Amino acid sequence: MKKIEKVSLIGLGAIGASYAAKISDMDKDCIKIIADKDRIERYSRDGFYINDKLYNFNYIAPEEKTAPADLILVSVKFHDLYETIKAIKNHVGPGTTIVSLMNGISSEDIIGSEYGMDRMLYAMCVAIDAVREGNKIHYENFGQVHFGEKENKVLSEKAEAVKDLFERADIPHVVPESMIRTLWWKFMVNVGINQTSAVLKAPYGVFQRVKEANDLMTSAAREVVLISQKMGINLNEKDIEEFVRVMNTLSSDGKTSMLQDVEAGRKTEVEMLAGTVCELGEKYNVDTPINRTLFNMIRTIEVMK
Ligand SMILES: NC(=O)C1=CN([C@@H]2O[C@H](COP(=O)(O)OP(=O)(O)OC[C@H]3O[C@@H](n4cnc5c(N)ncnc54)[C@H](OP(=O)(O)O)[C@@H]3O)[C@@H](O)[C@H]2O)C=CC1
Ligand SMILES: CC(C)(CO)C(=O)C(=O)O
Repeated sequence: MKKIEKVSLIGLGAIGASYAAKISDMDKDCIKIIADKDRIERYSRDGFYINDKLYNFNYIAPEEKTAPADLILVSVKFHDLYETIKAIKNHVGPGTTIVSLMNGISSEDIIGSEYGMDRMLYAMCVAIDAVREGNKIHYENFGQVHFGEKENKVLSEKAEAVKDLFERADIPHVVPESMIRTLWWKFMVNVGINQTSAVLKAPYGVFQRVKEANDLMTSAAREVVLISQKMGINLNEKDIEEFVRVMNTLSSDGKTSMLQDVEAGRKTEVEMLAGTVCELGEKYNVDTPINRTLFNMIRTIEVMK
């Protein structure tokens, strides 16, 4: 196994900064952040405060030539993914593995179609309640990253190297048997909580206390369960129960990434969530009225800002 010594990360937001801080705490020079000139200027001037600790990361512009990274972590929002794919080009070499920490079921295939699926591992982060306000990121629960190949009965060399890095950096992690099922489970979670929290402007505590909010959240998620059954991924009621259990562990003041986007007047990931559910619903003949309504409401909120 080749040890991961050079990590490049793009997307220094709630998730990216939380993961970058862990790797930097292990070894500041192990990680470089890819960002354009304007971002580098802002980041270098203001620094990052992650759980109140100041971080000044090593920054590198996309056009700068550099030795290829052993691992690239991608943690941008979905609508920034295509631009990001171009920006990581100078960091990709023959031995580079790429891991997307993004939500959704398609970022791996999108990145892999440019750089080759053989260098991709699948991943998702769960149970982290990171909130970002400008250059300040705060979380109570770091949660874990689930990662691996599509199937992980045997640990591949790539997965083993990433596991070793996560161990050294004290990043809690799980390698599940099927990453495709795991990605779908997380997709179901985000379809359920991100969108309803954005419409209701509700932190996690509301879903923990108010039955009607919880019902709305799970009914949006059930449309994903139905589609998954038509596609042979077969999520079920137990997956909904696990979703509710995880939500109950999060800080009651914590907010989903989509609610944070709405509050900051930013574009949301609604196309990647409800948009995908409605498209797949049409393809597999599953009615998706709740996601259609959420899509229309969230698009309206975006336009009203
Ligand atoms: N927040 C959460 O709790 C969780 C989020 N996720 C998922 O993780 C992904 C990231 O979410 P989150 O961290 O909340 O998002 P944020 O909006 O907090 O962070 C995204 C970051 O990407 C940066 N960025 C965008 N475009 C570029 C670019 N071209 N070059 C360099 N940097 C760029 C932005 O920079 P700038 O701010 O300078 O514009 C921003 O800091 C999403 O898919 C989300 O769904 C998954 C689990 C939990
Ligand atoms: C599951 C949840 C809601 C928090 O980890 C998330 O993925 C997000 O905020 O995007």
